[in-house]
Amino acid sequence: MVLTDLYGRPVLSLRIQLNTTCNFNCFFCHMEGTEISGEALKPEEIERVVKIAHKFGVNKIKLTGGEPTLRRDLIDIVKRIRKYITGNISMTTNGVMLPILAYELKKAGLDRVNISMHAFDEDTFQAITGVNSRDRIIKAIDAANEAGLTPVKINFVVLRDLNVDQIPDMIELAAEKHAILQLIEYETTREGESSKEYLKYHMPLDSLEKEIADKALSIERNELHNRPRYIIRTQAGEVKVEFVKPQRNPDFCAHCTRLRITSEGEFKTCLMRSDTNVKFKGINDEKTISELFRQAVLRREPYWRPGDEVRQNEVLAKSIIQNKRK
Ligand SMILES: Nc1nc2c(ncn2[C@@H]2O[C@H](COP(=O)(O)OP(=O)(O)OP(=O)(O)O)[C@@H](O)[C@H]2O)c(=O)[nH]1
Ligand SMILES: C[S@@+](CC[C@H](N)C(=O)[O-])C[C@H]1O[C@@H](n2cnc3c(N)ncnc32)[C@H](O)[C@@H]1O
Ligand code: SF4
Ligand code: SF4
Repeated sequence: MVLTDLYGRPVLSLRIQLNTTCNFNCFFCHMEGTEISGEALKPEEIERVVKIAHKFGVNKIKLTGGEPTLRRDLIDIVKRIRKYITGNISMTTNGVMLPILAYELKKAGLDRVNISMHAFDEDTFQAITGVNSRDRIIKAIDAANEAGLTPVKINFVVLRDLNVDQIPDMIELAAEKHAILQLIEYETTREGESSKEYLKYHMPLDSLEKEIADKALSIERNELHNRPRYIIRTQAGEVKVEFVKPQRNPDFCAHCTRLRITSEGEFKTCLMRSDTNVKFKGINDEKTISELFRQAVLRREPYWRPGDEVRQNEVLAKSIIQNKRK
């Protein structure tokens, strides 16, 4: 039985944060809307909550972090999840460990990966992530393809004056590697829309989307968030370019079918807020966790709603005041 929230949105998938540690230092990182936390959920705790979610109709899992591949027990976690989930299990990763892990992950039951690569050239890659690993990420894409973790999605957060000029190269790269390129709008972190980096690097993706749409052979939709995916022709063949435009976008939130789990063991109802989290860490009884799962679903609200301009401005004003106080 699928659970639906008070806004008519079914909960179909779980986005599980496996840790809050990382070997990169991307300056824009939202860390899935969480604080750096201590002890992460154990494999058996993850298995239990997936089993319960599956009873409520969840059949799709996204693994994230921090950097999920830094968990030494990652393979065990994937195997445990696969016991219940017959649908898609995917992982979002910075890719550094994939050349070593790709085959084992596939064997354990992982279906596909999203690999983050926010620059085509090494210097920009390093300026964004703090790490000199651009070539390693190309190897990661190859390793994922060879292992069958497909279709690979390449995640590219678009940053004004920093990497936007590299999008044509990224489109060609995605075509060569038979990957889907995701162009992602810079989302706010805890500091809100007035953070120094956000003000400097955020750019709306509408004009970029129009440019791509004008060239598109056809368009399809990712059901999740109703995101448009344009099929365009390149020198290397056809490629899909998906746009992720979450900021101030009621349509995106209206199609949000994910419940999140923090590495600390809470149900998190929305990327952008923590005040509605429901903690289940430390509880072993499946009946009680099931009840907490229901409560979390009922607490879900679309963050951006149609006709919500007044609230949107309040959110912006609040984040500016908070920032001025710092
Ligand atoms: N606001 C918001 N942003 C999200 C949500 N889910 C993913 N994102 C953002 O979308 C971008 C891509 O996320 P990924 O982890 O690659 O996963 P995905 O593309 O959402 O999922 P798949 O299409 O199933 O692979 C990241 O920048 C996320 O922060 C969400 O529910 N709300
Ligand atoms: C938080 S990361 C965790 C997984 C992994 N470490 C990685 O980078 O792929 C998940 C995704 O969110 C993206 N992301 C992080 N901060 C973001 C922000 N402020 N706006 C938009 N996307 C962001 C990352 O680029 C990555 O694709
Ligand atoms: S690799 Fe992922 S978790 Fe690590 S800093 Fe970058 S976005 Fe954040
Ligand atoms: S409600 Fe909107 S902002 Fe919150 S997680 Fe869903 S899509 Fe993201």
